[in-house]
Amino acid sequence: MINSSTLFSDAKHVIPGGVNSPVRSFSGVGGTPVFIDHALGAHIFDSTGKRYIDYVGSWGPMILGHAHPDVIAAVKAAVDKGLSFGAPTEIETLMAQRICALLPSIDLVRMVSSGTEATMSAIRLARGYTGRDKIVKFEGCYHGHSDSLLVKAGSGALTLGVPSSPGVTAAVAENTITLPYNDSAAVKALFAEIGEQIACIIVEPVAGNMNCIPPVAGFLETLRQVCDQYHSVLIFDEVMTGFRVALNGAQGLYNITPDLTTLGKIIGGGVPVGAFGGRRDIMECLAPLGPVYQAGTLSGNPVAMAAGLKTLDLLMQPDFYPTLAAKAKLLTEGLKARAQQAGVAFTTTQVGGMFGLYFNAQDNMTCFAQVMQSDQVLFKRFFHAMLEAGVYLAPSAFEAGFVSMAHSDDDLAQTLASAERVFKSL
Ligand SMILES: Cc1ncc(COP(=O)(O)O)c(C=O)c1O
Ligand SMILES: N[C@H](C=O)CCC(=O)O
Repeated sequence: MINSSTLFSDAKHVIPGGVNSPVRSFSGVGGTPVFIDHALGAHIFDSTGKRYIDYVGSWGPMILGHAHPDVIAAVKAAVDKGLSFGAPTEIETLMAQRICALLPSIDLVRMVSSGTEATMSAIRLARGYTGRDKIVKFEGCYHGHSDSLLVKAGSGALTLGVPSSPGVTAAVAENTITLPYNDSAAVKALFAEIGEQIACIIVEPVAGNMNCIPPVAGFLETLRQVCDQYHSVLIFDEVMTGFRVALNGAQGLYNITPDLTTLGKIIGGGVPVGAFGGRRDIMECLAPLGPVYQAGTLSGNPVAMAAGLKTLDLLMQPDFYPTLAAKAKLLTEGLKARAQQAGVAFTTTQVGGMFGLYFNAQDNMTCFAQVMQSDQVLFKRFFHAMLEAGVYLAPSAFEAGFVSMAHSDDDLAQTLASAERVFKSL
């Protein structure tokens, strides 16, 4: 049995920072990342066999819980037929049909291999379609790590204190305009000034990469209205929220129709995947129909399609989303009540199966500036004490948490009992 410290030290000799994605490194909380050996249902197990109740869920995809037997069986059946063909397969059409049926804003959809590819391609498409260069994103939103989107970004970029990364040229960054999230007045003012130059707005319709910030009433409506008025493309980045906050995504939950949608995470069931899709006239600008180029050796990979399609089958069961949301609500309200009893300034947010935790006296979290005022030192102490107690939360104050359908009443009760002790000890 090799412990995480030894595994981390070995990893650091051959992998930058010992990890293949920065937020895993525990830089945001200090200490040694937990190395995972295997997972089942709501639980992950480290290399020494210690069990944790998992609220990261591989950063969102594991909505059914880990190693769901039906998903594993679908993957095994796909693997038996071969891993990749670089030629069309029927299951890609089945996946596209399913996505189009569940998200009516999508007429045509293209599969890719990550959320980063999905957003990067959607931006290129919006620029090609409109013939304009400028794009608008929001402070603290993260859309993957392509150059034009790594400006005032959230997630690991924020955790490491480099929201605008070196290596992104000034020329690229210049065309990315960043506004405060949930600030409709700022959006209207910008469009009144230069709306005709703006190719698109890209937004996380629930921001999940600066912790978890729901949209305030009217914000998404304003985005739709200015895009209509100035013929800009409205892109909902639903890589995280798609099939997470509701069966028809944040667009269904808030009843706003975007022009393009990006997806990832859940539609791969834990296997690398991404997708972007939307209005037919825009999507028809893509190669081979149109001039905007986009491609991928492993795009539409049959193993990813099998895992994703089976996951989508299972989350279409009646009462799936109300049950998932009830679990997340029980958790967040329970945490809040226990913090209050212990006299700790703490609040939570929750939309469907995703949630946010803040050591902050304000009760209504709506923007990046508020998130930054939260007590990060207290968060780190809470994180480590919960980890010690066998509860695995996101190792950063700037990431949303996720519950899965596999989280049982017992898991939630154990989590709250641990939190009660930890809040009292802070
Ligand atoms: C909203 C959002 N968009 C895009 C991405 C990028 O996806 P990926 O990590 O699969 O490249 C992520 C997560 O990383 C995300 O949360
Ligand atoms: N917040 C990111 C995705 O949603 C976390 C995943 C990563 O960057 O490793």
